[in-house]
Parts: sequence; C-alpha cells; structure tokens
Amino acid sequence: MSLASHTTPLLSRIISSSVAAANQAGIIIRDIMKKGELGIVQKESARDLQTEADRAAQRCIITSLNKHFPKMTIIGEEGEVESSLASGQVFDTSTHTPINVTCPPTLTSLSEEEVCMLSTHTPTDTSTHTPTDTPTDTPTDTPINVTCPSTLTSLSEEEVVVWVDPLDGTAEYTQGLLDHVTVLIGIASGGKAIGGVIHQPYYNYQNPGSALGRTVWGVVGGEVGGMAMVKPPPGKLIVTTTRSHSSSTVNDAITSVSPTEVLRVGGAGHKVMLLLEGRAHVYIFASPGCKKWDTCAPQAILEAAGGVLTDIKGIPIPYHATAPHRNSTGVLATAKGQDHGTFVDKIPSHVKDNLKA
Ligand SMILES: Nc1ncnc2c1ncn2[C@@H]1O[C@H](COP(=O)(O)O)[C@@H](O)[C@H]1OP(=O)(O)O
Ligand SMILES: [Mg+2]
Ligand SMILES: [Mg+2]
Ligand SMILES: [Mg+2]
Repeated sequence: MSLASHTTPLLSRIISSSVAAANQAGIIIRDIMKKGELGIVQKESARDLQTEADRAAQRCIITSLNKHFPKMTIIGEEGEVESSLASGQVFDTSTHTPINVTCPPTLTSLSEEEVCMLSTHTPTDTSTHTPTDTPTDTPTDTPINVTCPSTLTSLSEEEVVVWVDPLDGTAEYTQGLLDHVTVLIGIASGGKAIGGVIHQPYYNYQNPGSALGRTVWGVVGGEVGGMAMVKPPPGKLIVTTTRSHSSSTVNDAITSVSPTEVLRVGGAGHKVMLLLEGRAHVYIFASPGCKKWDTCAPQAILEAAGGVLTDIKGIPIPYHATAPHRNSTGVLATAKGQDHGTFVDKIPSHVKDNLKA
C-alpha cells in the first residue's frame, strides 16, 4: 500500500512517510532496550555515545525515506548504515569504531527493508506496561493528512534536505531515562526548517494502560498534529536546559534570565516538547554540542506552533546540505507567546562571545 497519492504535495508525503518511519524507529528503539544489548560505542568523547538503537533506527529511517524519495538529500547523525543504498544522496557522518557482530546463519540473508517490516509485526512493550497492553503504534502504512501551505506546494525532491537524528537523548537512553528519548526527522528547503516529526517512543511508559508512544509533526506556516499544545503558566519563568552537557557558560546563560525554575533534562527534541506542552517557557543551551539533526525537526514544529528557535544570539540556524553539522553558536528556543528577542538581549556578552561560528 502506498503512503499517499502522488497528487498529494511532496511535503505532505514526506511528513507522512517520516511519521511512519519514526514510528518504526521507535519500535526498534524499544526492542533493543527490552533485549538489553545496547552495543554502546564512544564517538567523539565520553559524553558522545552511540548504541545499537541509534544505528538500527537510522538504518530503518534512511532506508524507508530513500526508497520513497530517492532524489532527496538525507543527512543522518550516525554513519555506515546508509552506504549500501543504491540511489539518493546520503551523507555518512560516522566517526565511531565498527564492532564485530557474529550473525546466526538463519539471518544472514536479511535485507534492511525486511528488518523494518519484521519490527512492524513485533509489538513491544516496556517493563511498566503489562504484556496484556494493546500495542498502540501507528501502522506504518497508514497515511496521515498533512495540509501543505500554498508557498510549499511546488517543492521538488532535489530541493529538500532531511536531517535525521534516529535517537536523540542517547546518554539518557543508556541511563534508563526513557522519556527523554525522541526520534527526530527534520525537513529543510532553501536553508530553512520547513517541516518536522518528533516521535516519543516512551511517551506514557510510566502509565500502564495508556497509549505507549506518540508522534508529533508540524509544517511551518501550516499546522501541528499529534498533540494538544498548551501555553506555559503566566507569572513563572521555567527554563529547560541540558542535564548531560552542562558547563559554566551554559549556567551563566540560564542565570542571566532569572528563572523561577530550571528543568535539566536530556535531548533537544524532549526540551522542545516541554515548550509545546507548556511545561517550560524557554530552552537555553549556550554550548556548541547540538547539531543540525538535533534542531531541524524541533524548530519546524515549534515554529508551526508559533514559537521561535535560533542560535543563542538570535540568528537563524541554516539547514542547507552544506551547512556545518554543529550548531556552534548554541540554541535558544521560546514557546508561543514569549518574547524571543528579550531573552536574546539578556544573554551576557561573554557567553555570546564564547560561542564562535
Ligand atoms: N557535547 C555533545 N556531544 C554530543 N552530542 C551532544 C552534545 N551536546 C548535545 N548533544 C546532542 O544534543 C542533544 C541535546 O543535548 P542535551 O541533552 O545535552 O541538552 C543530545 O541529546 C545530543 O544528541 P544525541 O543524543 O542525539 O547524540
Ligand atoms: Mg549522538
Ligand atoms: Mg540528538
Ligand atoms: Mg542522536
């Protein structure tokens, strides 16, 4: 069954396919956690990890998107998993050391696409959900209806760059902080984030009997689907920031806005979800650690919801295929109704000067 008719605008079809791929990736992420064999490798530093879930989820997403949209540029956080693809322009950003994994003879002839399909039919749960829970994952081949703004209806595949973070919040995943984990698929064109999908594989995992996992999507200038948005409480200033990549600069930036509360949680996707859920007013990360795949999808959804995401100086983040992967000048995001410029102005000069492009 096809994901959507070809009379449907390209952006709507990409969002629909991305929702399906992100749901699949979520199943894989939960499966690997359930089996407990995380296969952790260190990338650039001890605070920069990759697990088998990051690798397998990326393989699933990129294989699926490349199959449906072969002329699109896809840039994924993890590497090596895309190299066998026949068509499309796919960038390998891997820096990790490969590990040796012995494959049982019964599984040697598996194709990448079969791995995704097998996962579709293998519902999984987390420990706090009883085995009798009804699987609640969205079937991967059910298209969602996404209205495309008229300015984006004539987009071609060649103009689209997709930034994939198959598992955002890897540090928290390895530490069992499962609700910090998201799958991020960001869609860009002309250097701008135009659409995005955030899947939370463990949404509701501490509420047995409730639907496990959810997927939120948005189109800039269009709508947000998959959740009910809430305004953050008036009379407070709740800041969300990193819990695993902190520094004195990060803390100086937070102090400068005089928060009433600071939520130190993992993942860029998770923190933007807090803004959309009205649980925080502003997300401040005055550090160069975040990359384009961390911010593209969250930015698109936040902007579709009336919020703003820029670097710490208030400058837009570029999402061209050739843009540097690193967001070296930090991240500042505000929920709908907040004055983004006021926060930019409050960040001290020494913090801004410390973050060079
Ligand atoms: N110093 C860093 N090294 C590697 N990744 C980082 C770093 N800082 C931030 N990130 C990425 O940005 C996300 C948000 O950061 P934080 O949770 O610290 O606020 C992290 O989950 C991680 O994405 P990922 O988990 O996909 O590697
Ligand atoms: Mg990572
Ligand atoms: Mg990330
Ligand atoms: Mg990641």
